[in-house]
Amino acid sequence: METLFQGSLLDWGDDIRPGPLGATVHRTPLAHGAWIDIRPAWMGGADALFHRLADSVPWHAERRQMYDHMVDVPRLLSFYAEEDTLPDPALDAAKSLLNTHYAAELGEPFRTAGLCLYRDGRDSVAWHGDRIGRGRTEDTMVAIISIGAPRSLLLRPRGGGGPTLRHDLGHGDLLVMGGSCQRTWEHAVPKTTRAMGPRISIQFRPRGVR
Ligand SMILES: O=C(O)CCC(=O)C(=O)O
Ligand SMILES: [Fe+2]
Repeated sequence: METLFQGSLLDWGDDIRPGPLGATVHRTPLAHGAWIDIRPAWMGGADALFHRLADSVPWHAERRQMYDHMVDVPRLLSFYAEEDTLPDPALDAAKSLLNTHYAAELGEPFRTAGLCLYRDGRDSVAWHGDRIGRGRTEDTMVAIISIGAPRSLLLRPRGGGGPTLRHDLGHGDLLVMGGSCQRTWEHAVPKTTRAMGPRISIQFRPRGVR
């Protein structure tokens, strides 16, 4: 697939791997028992990883039922179930570091990887919580690596009653939504009219969570 991502000038290494976590992870508690962790520029070699994934992942478009008609999902998708081989060893390394860092708190490993390709500013994800599986009734975590063009991830309390929070996710950043975030908050990546290159989002989730 043709992608026109202009890589950063500072990230010319081909050494594609995540950095350490530990004290580099910054936690922000949200209301209702939710929190988010941010680790800026976690994925080293993010330019090279972007190009590898853009070229090698079997991206596909989906259509979903919306009330009584079918609509195009406004992004390309590829899902790696727990038994699937991930499309790049850097993702195995990322999953393994996340599993070490969050093991005690999460109580089970991250197992699946959902990949999304936002081709430009018209691609988006609407307000939702990842509420299939454990996230509907219990605390869980969803860990997201963002590479490519920076996009905003918005968060708001479910059912209203609070300000919308905005996190600008940059090239290589890690964001983890935890605690009650999937059931007490919603998240979205809104469309933007700004000229915007492509972005890839990699989401690691525990078994059954979607
Ligand atoms: O693009 C992102 O980072 C968020 C994607 C998302 O929320 C989802 O796939 O459930
Ligand atoms: Fe989500």
